[in-house]
Amino acid sequence: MARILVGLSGGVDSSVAAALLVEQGHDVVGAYMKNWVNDEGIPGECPWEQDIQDALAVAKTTGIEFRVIDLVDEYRARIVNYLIEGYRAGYTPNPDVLCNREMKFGVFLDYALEQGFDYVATGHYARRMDTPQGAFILRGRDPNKDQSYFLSLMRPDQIARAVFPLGDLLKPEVRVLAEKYGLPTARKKDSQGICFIGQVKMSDFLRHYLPDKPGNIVDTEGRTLGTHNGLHLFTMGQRKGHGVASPREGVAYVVVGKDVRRNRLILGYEDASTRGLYASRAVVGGISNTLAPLPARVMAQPRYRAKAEWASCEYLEEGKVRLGFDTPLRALAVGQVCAFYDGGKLLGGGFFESIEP
Ligand SMILES: Nc1ncnc2c1ncn2[C@@H]1O[C@H](COP(=O)(O)OP(=O)(O)OP(=O)(O)O)[C@@H](O)[C@H]1O
Repeated sequence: MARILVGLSGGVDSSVAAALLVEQGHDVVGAYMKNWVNDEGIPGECPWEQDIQDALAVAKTTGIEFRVIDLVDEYRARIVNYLIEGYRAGYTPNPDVLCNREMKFGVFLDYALEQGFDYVATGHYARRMDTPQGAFILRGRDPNKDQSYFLSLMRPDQIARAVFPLGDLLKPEVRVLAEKYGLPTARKKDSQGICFIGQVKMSDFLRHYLPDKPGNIVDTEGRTLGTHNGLHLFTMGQRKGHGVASPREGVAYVVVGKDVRRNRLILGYEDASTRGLYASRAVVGGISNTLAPLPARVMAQPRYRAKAEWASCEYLEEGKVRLGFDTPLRALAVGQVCAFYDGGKLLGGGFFESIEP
């Protein structure tokens, strides 16, 4: 039996995680992290009050103590600022990945350890495996739900304190368990997108913090096609929303680059030969969490909903590698997290620092 603090988000996954730990006989306390409150009047709703009510109801049903932990200031400092500054600088931040290292297994874990807990549990679909070399993370058994990508920046000391009760389950099985335990969240819809933004649209959130910064839209030859309201409102590979019709029938215009210096959004054809759209090489830095150096051949996953692809991997310095992809990858973005795998085993992750054709 261990003392476990389970992160109760008010969603079905963490509810079932808590119920399973109770059934396994652990000493369990549930806690909701209050990360962000929409007190600045950004359009849209933030469902945190409802989420706390739901988390409390789950704690009651499972018979565990429930706490609300106010981490609004830490979240603002560690996640919201990173998000805003990232977009301001013209790269693509990953708040959901950082949230796990900095919040759930950062300040929340620190709180748990101070309070005498042995572990922090979450409803992530991932597995922890202990070996004589240390603990590491495996992909969750459900290939549709596997969330190990989001855990790829975690350090070994954090992984050693993490419990993922849902790792061996499929999502439909989790729903069945939620009904079986009579959890009030059994039929609650899955949450979408960024952990804290909730119902607030990312574009409204960014517009609130970053003023519009109009600039030109150009093609890969530098010819002006139109204007945009800010590079931060676009993502690499984006097809819609830039307002420029493709002159070639059946071949879309997509975002293939951001020229931050000149504040220009670059569009090109959705075509393998378009400069900037596909990358064969990339530098990934800020890798601090692997138990061992990455191997010379590694599988690299550049986004949550992407396949891991084979790449050669050469160290440039401690924590920084150059990748050479066997097959060029579409729409990579500086700032995005690249997770490294050996089959189902997560080896770590880092940030794309530069991307080359
Ligand atoms: N505000 C929060 N307070 C406490 N724990 C949280 C909070 N947000 C997320 N977590 C924990 O992190 C896990 C993964 O978070 P994510 O936002 O990806 O949720 P999810 O996959 O929608 O799961 P859930 O159905 O539990 O909300 C959750 O299962 C939960 O254990």
